[in-house]
Amino acid sequence: MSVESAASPLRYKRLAYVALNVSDLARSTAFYRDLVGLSVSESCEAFVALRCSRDHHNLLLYRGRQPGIKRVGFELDSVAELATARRELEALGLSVEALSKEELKALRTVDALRFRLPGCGLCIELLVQMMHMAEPYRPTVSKIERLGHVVLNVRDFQAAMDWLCGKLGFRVSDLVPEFAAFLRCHPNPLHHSFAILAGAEDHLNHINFMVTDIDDIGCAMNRIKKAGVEVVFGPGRHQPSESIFLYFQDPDGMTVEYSFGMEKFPEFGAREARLLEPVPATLDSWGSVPAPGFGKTGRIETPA
Ligand SMILES: CC(C)C(=O)/C=C/C(C(=O)O)=C(/O)C(=O)O
Ligand SMILES: [Fe+2]
Repeated sequence: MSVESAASPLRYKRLAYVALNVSDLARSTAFYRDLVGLSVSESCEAFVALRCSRDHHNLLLYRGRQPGIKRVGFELDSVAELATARRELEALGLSVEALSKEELKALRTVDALRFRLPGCGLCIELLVQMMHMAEPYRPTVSKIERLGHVVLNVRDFQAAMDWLCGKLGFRVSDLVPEFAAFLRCHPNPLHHSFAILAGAEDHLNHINFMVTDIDDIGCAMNRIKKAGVEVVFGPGRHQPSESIFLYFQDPDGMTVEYSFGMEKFPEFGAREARLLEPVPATLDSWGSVPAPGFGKTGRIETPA
């Protein structure tokens, strides 16, 4: 089982946003605003934009018949990097979609392109410069530091690894052989901004928000339970990134994680990826057990 990543001209700044399809826009907006702690930047005909930073959006909610993930957006450093990325993706044989002027304007983004990850079909947007909002994000119920990561279950784990790490410039930070790969969007230092888990079907596993304080995890547990929302895993400590975590379900049953702490990697001279033992203690060294609903709900939107 290889943990090598190929050198790639694709260089990522960070995970910028995730777009979800939700069955009831008002209900999910209230959930992500009042219980998770994001603030609403804009509500328009097409979507509700929420943020946990100076960005116009870190989460977009779209009305959709089937709840799930619509796309994920990674920011690149510059228009020149985006042009390089476009050439590289086309050379890899991927179909690259340009966004219309209208959509770029609606998304408050200077430029972007989209392609689909072969296999599971996830729409990945590469974008340059999202509008920086005048007012800082003001934490409410939780001190959210950033949108942390997105995790998918994929049917063909090895094919997804070959694309992400062999062609698209992601680096393996840790690997649980044939089960989980924690991937950083190099040269971003975070242990993982994206991860894949082997599964019987392709689907969203969870989205993550990183918090600044361990108290945010403890307070969230009580707040979430009081609101009648199911905690589906944790609190606990993940061995891969060393984070303390809590997972719960959104109104459509999609899994959301708060986590505190994460290992960071330098661009050069980073440690090698570890092969982690596939046992429950790797996932939680405190010994909690995922509930049946953990990471089960969330269709990956693909073209009709
Ligand atoms: C429950 C999953 C498989 C797990 O082990 C998660 C580990 C981490 C981590 O080390 O931070 C995650 O955040 C995760 O992918 O949920
Ligand atoms: Fe996670």
